[in-house]
Amino acid sequence: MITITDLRKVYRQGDREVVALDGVSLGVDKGQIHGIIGHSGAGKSTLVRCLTLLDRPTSGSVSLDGRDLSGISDKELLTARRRIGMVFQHANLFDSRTTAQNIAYPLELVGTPKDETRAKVDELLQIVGLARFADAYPSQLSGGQRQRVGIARALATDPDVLLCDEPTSALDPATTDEILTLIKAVRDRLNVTVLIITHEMNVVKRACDSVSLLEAGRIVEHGRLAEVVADIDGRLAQALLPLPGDAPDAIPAGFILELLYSGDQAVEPVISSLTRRFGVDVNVLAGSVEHLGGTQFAHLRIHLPTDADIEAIKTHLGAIGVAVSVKEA
Ligand SMILES: Nc1ncnc2c1ncn2[C@@H]1O[C@H](COP(=O)(O)OP(=O)(O)OP(=O)(O)O)[C@@H](O)[C@H]1O
Repeated sequence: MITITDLRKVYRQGDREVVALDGVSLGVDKGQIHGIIGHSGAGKSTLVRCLTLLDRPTSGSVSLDGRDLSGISDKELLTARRRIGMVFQHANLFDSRTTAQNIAYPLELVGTPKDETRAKVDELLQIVGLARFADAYPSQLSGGQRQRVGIARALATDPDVLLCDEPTSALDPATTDEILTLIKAVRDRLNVTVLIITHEMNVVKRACDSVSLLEAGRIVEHGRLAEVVADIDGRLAQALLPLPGDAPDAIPAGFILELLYSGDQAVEPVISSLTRRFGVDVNVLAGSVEHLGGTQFAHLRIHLPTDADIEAIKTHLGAIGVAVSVKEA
């Protein structure tokens, strides 16, 4: 388990202070995939540097399985770094080394015996599906294959945490899916904790169990995907299940509602229950249905006529597990 407690990082620029991380706290359980999403300048790179111990935080702590990493001596730093495997946006491979030699590199650094290294590299080549490319050089591999090598190299020292910094930002959509599928398979097989730092909501949708929204150095929303989408007016809910544009102009007077619910929460068909119970015509203006963290979610924008008993409808929807937001009346 990785625990980040009240992490602050303040840079000095002349007599000016830049607060890059402003009290970030976060806990990710073993075997979970957690996404940290934020726009440019939110503090993602600073967080990565603090987590990989390349940069010392101004205050706060990072601990792995209860052991505080932020206070350790420079001597212990090398050993501690091995517990966090790093996957970069561009795989950052050595061009003069083959796939197998790139994967072996972190093991060579710590003087692992040759037999042991060979066995570990073979195992990792299998896991990332590159056994046939063991002797290929990076220039002979596709971007997705290079990223697979990067993932295998990050796993070589059996880290507790796999820290992926924008792992798919340089890849096309199909290759992005392949790499995210691989990261999930690696988690399933090795039960490693995964942190994915990204600016792409699609990555969170496809790979993460839970998510934090980082903004101006602070985590402003966080939780398991099912929890964050339950907050219908939250930014993550709107970004994970986006509805197209605003409601069209030419709709009759009445109410515009947004509804958000999961297959588990909505115990009876939502739209037909409104028509049946309240005798109202429901006009669906927009909708989005997604699988998030293994559960199906629907986000709908609907129109109801002026004479609809809106308070009774809201109470009913709440009772059957649907989050409601009245957008216009
Ligand atoms: N070495 C530094 N000295 C001064 N300010 C810095 C330094 N590094 C980062 N910052 C500032 O800290 C804030 C967060 O930057 P950071 O690079 O962590 O954001 P980011 O989310 O990674 O952005 P991007 O996605 O564009 O890389 C920004 O205001 C940035 O200007």
